[in-house]
Amino acid sequence: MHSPEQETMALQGDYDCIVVGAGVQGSFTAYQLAKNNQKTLLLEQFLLPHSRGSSHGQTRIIRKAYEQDFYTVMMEECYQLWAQLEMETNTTLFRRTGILVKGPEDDKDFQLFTDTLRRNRVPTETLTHDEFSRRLPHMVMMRGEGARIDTTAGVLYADRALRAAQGYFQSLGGVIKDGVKVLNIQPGSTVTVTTAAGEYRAKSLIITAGPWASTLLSHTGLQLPLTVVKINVCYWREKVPGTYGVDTGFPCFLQIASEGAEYHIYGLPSNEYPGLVKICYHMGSDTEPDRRDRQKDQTDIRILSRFVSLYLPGLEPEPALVESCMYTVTPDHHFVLDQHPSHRNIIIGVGFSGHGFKFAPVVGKLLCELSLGKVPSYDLSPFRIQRFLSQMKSSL
Ligand SMILES: Cc1cc2nc3c(=O)[nH]c(=O)nc-3n(C[C@H](O)[C@H](O)[C@H](O)COP(=O)(O)OP(=O)(O)OC[C@H]3O[C@@H](n4cnc5c(N)ncnc54)[C@H](O)[C@@H]3O)c2cc1C
Ligand SMILES: O=C(O)[C@@H]1CCCCN1
Repeated sequence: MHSPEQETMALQGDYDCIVVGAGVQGSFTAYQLAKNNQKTLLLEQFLLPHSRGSSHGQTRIIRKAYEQDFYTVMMEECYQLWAQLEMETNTTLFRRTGILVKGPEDDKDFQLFTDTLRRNRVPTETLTHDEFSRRLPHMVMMRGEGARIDTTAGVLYADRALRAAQGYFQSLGGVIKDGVKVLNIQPGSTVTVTTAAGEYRAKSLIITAGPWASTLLSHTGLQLPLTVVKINVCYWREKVPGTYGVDTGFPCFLQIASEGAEYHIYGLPSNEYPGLVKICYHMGSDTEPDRRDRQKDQTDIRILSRFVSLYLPGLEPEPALVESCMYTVTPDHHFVLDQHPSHRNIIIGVGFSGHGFKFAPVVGKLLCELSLGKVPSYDLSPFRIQRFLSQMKSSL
């Protein structure tokens, strides 16, 4: 066994790229780098797998239904890359269920969703009130509401996906060191990161540190407007088991603008815990990543209880189980995918604002392209750091 000093000596300058943070974004970035023959080190502060960040849990939604075209456009390739990883690792990562997008027909957000679906020719079904009652007899469609199903959507098996991406990365020669927290970053033409286990050096560094991003970026002199919020992940018991089950064809859903709710409410069919349906509020209360358990605010749970009793009469209106997770939110809820403004070999992938999981394969590809100095495959203007700087200037 090497002492930390010997390990430092052995590893200095040894990597093409170091990725900090083995959540879904860092894991897919490392996987893409290894595919591009980059000698890559993936550092994670906790022992893997862990449930302290944003990527844990069994399920996430994947969908093309979005308010902005630029997300819907990226999804085409995301689906392909998810399928590719399924083949490479012989693992099922996706189950198609469709997603019901429902809300007041005249609501601005609801219209943005339906317009994006139409413009991008996403396969959809529109349900009238009668069709809705026949198809989804255990859910309520209010007068004045519209209902579209994005039939491409479904569930991603999240924990499994992280294992698959990390495992494939290692099979390509990538190195993962877990239980190794990055304590400092020294920018330069070779970037040095300091950990309790020694220093590691590489030609480029990619920061995918989720809720801890602000702490890490402070070592590079950069401050981004990121807010960390705790999400109560609520599971609701079916009065009759299977009523909202994945096997009975109940879709994921996104409820836009329900009464008393400022943000969307979303749900997934019962699947990972039989008899329990996951329904969450798309916002929570501010927290600090290492102290989220102190955040006990339950405003979101009250909003959800009311929603469940009004719209899903087949569920008990108190959560049967509450887990927790965090969002790292930007002011406009769009991601940050960019080079560091002062250190071009430091690449930043943060601020996924509670909707980044489905994009991880393309995010990984883009962060890899940025670190290799390649032209990114998509227009990154919605994701540039510059958008915050101009906001700050205009408010002066
Ligand atoms: C309740 C909930 C539901 C969601 N639902 C959906 C959904 O349905 N569909 C969807 O697409 N997205 C969804 N999301 C969003 C998605 O899960 C996140 O966008 C995504 O997981 C963010 O991944 P990440 O890799 O950026 O962050 P994380 O998973 O938090 O990874 C960051 C990693 O960096 C590590 N790290 C931090 N600092 C250091 C350090 N100094 N040294 C070493 N390691 C460090 C952390 O320990 C962590 O493992 C949801 C999120 C939540 C919380
Ligand atoms: O990204 C998603 O699909 C989920 C549901 C909608 C709100 C954000 N999180």
